[in-house]
Amino acid sequence: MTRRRSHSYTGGSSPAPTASSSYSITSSITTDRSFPTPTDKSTSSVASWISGIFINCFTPPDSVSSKDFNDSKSSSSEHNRRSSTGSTQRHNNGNASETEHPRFTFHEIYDATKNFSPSFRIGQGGFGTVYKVKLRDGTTFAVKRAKKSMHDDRQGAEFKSEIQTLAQVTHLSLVKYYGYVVHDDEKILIVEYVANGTLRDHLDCKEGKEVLDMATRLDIATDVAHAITYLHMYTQPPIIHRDIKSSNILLTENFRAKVADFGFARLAPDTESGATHVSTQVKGTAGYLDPEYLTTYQLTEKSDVYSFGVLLVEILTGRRPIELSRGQKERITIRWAIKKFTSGDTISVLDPKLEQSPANNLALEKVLEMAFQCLAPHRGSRPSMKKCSEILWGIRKDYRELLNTTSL
Ligand SMILES: Nc1ncnc2c1ncn2[C@@H]1O[C@H](COP(=O)(O)OP(=O)(O)OP(=O)(O)O)[C@@H](O)[C@H]1O
Repeated sequence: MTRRRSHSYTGGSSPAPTASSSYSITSSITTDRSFPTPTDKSTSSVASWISGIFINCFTPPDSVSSKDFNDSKSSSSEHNRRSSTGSTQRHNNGNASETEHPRFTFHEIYDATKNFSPSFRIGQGGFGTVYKVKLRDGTTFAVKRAKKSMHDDRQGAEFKSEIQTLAQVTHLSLVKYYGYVVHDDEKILIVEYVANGTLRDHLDCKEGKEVLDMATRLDIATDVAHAITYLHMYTQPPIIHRDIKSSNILLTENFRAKVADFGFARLAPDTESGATHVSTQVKGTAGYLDPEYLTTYQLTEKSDVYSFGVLLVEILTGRRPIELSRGQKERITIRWAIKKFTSGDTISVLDPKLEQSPANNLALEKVLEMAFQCLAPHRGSRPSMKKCSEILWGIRKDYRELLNTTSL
């Protein structure tokens, strides 16, 4: 059965400027003025260049699993901050000042999870294990405990990146940061608990989850677009998430989306000083990676736009970006979807869990059209996230109007 709900959506929260951060980019920033100026393609011109995308589309090697990419960032500064064995650093949200009254202590978290008992475990990722923690005052949080790895550098770098990013962002559609604790060799991050699982779980109808109807999928896509727009345009300096994917989108009980996992986030290039990209080693997840970033190591906000395009295709089709169990022609979902779209058979890519109705078909066509713009092989041809948000907003409006008309 498809889950339906009343449409009480009031739009994304107004992006608010945040305090500027003092940390700097460690990788080189270079200028590339020869690159074409980004232009937002009109929807009418999409068909003419879509076949080009198809040809140039990134095909990740089948053997590549998620997050097997190294980053040059060292965790030394994280280690340096740790004073001595047995010491604890506790930080609250926002300014993360050590002098503020600490809200979290290691022992409090240790007690609340009964020594990190599996019964409190809610997830496992590349960074470590996630626990649901209810403190004595009744408040509930998600606690991310970093793996104690032989190669601690990656965890240290991810931990530091996540803290630095989370501490400076506030948006309804981003997971809220509450603080962190470093205790001996433990690194713990405390963030908002988001109760309803990941978008991927819902697309899979995991553990009896109901099918997300098209209206909810459009709301989720719009929430995510707002969150990324905020990161790109309303934080100072701007932030590139670098790991937009369905398992990093958490859903609330009201099916509002929150973007999580800032372990790979980086500061965007300082365009005011003429920089057009940050040069950095590639990080991200196979299937969502911008092919231009993959080949040039040049990172810009448009890499998030590309991943968002992959996410949109995933939301519409229900398929994962790479489906190894399928035949060769259907293995890379965006390739398959683009081919169907260009051959005039768009309807066949709609998630079979959704009914084919005039409103669903319209939404499919329009969102797919935009997704393919996001998936342009060259970043200069991709729309900005702000443009994506605006287009999605319009599609949702048309969808609802059509739904109301056809259900009369
Ligand atoms: N704030 C949260 N609230 C509720 N559940 C969460 C929260 N954060 C993470 N989870 C759960 O824990 C799982 C692992 O999350 P985590 O962010 O650690 O993944 P990750 O390390 O980024 O994984 P990957 O390396 O595959 O990207 C998620 O899939 C989700 O089910």
